[in-house]
Amino acid sequence: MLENALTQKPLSLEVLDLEAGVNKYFNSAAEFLKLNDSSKILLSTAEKEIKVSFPVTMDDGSTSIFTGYRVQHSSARGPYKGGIRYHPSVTMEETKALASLMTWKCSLVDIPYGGAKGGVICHPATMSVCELERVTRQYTDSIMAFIGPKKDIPAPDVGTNELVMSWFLDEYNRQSGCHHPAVVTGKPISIGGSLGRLEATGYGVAKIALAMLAENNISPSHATVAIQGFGKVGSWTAARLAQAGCRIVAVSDITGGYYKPDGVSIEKAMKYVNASPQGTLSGYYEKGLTKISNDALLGLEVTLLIPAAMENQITEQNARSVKANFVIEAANGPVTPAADLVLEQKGIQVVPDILANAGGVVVSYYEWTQNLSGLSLSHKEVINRMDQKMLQSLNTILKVKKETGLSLRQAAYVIAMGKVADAAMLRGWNSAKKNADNY
Ligand SMILES: NC(=O)c1ccc[n+]([C@@H]2O[C@H](COP(=O)([O-])OP(=O)(O)OC[C@H]3O[C@@H](n4cnc5c(N)ncnc54)[C@H](O)[C@@H]3O)[C@@H](O)[C@H]2O)c1
Repeated sequence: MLENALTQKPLSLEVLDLEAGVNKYFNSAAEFLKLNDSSKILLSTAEKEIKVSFPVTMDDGSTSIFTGYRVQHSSARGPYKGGIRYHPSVTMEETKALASLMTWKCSLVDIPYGGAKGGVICHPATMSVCELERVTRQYTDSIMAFIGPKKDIPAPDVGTNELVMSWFLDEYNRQSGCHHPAVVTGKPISIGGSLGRLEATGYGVAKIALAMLAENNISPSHATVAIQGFGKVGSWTAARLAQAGCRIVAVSDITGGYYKPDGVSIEKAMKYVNASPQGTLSGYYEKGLTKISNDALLGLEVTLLIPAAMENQITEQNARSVKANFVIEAANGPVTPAADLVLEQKGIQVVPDILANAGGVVVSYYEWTQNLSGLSLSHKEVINRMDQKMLQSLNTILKVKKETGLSLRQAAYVIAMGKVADAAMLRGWNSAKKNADNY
């Protein structure tokens, strides 16, 4: 099952600049915080940009050269933390943008990490499991000097999973000659993973979505939901929302959308995906279900629209047809800045990625602390603690939004960047303090 999830076909992505989007949000929060130019440069520049190339022997005996990246954006608040992506569209620019999102995310939810991101340009769908293992081991060797349990701690992202983390851990331990379970998170439970990590990101997305419903006096039983992406994040988001009584009218993956007005059975759909050779919904059927396009899913009249696939999915063009009350960004950067404006003008509230999908890194933090302390938490403790952190962070954002009139995203960036600016100043990296003292 782990192997199947690695071999899904990748997206053909619209070419849109995630880095430009993240910079735009950064600049607007920097202006609000009245950061001076040197602080802006300090906070927006990655501390390290690592590019590696390494040879891998393929199953047919040939040798392929792969390119990988690790960007370490900020260590002002703690060791670098961020996932590893295996996808043909991985670039240095995308990795930089995703690394800075990790810095703001960890700061927003108040966990003592900085931000990083890594990736390898590869096409998991066309590779065997043995080839993926060799790529992972070679990539680990190539960035070995830059990572470590108190230095930089990777985790899974698109195209990687628990199995990839196991190989990463094993290779790191072999090369270092010591057992260091805290060097990666998102590991299988049997080798030091945390209970609850698998479902954490999706559960966190669902917790925030349910809190937004409560904030707006909408009962879950009156809420309809459409979810784009049915991988690690989308499927667990769907499972928790369905359990809370919401009606999931549509889900989708790379094979298209699956629409059922009286509610898709998430339990059946998850079982189907787990058993399918490609790890997709292709061929999934239940009575009353029809196939729709991914674009049609984004335009459904629903209470909650949850993009949980990849970046740049809601663009200026298709944002005009979004009819949801709320968009909850489960993926990183799924709404372009131009689309964000369109949604705002339409009165649609967008919960930003740096809050909505932070449950994963919060539970990664619990996994790391368990590895370092040797103590373990129960599933219930992990999920309760994560829920509490997510709600505290949402409440802080709502408070700042109310006080300032900023959007949820702007408020989230202001809070997150303010804390990183303070840490950098206290460490003597920059004498220029931000001027908006309350944030
Ligand atoms: N895994 C985590 O813990 C985590 C944490 C925070 C953020 N994220 C972000 O969440 C997003 C999803 O990550 P994941 O870990 O679930 O990845 P995944 O590889 O497990 O799943 C991705 C899903 O999206 C689907 N998909 C791809 N292209 C699509 C398209 N055009 N239309 C509809 N569906 C499409 C795939 O078929 C798959 O179902 C990414 O943006 C990732 O960076 C993940």
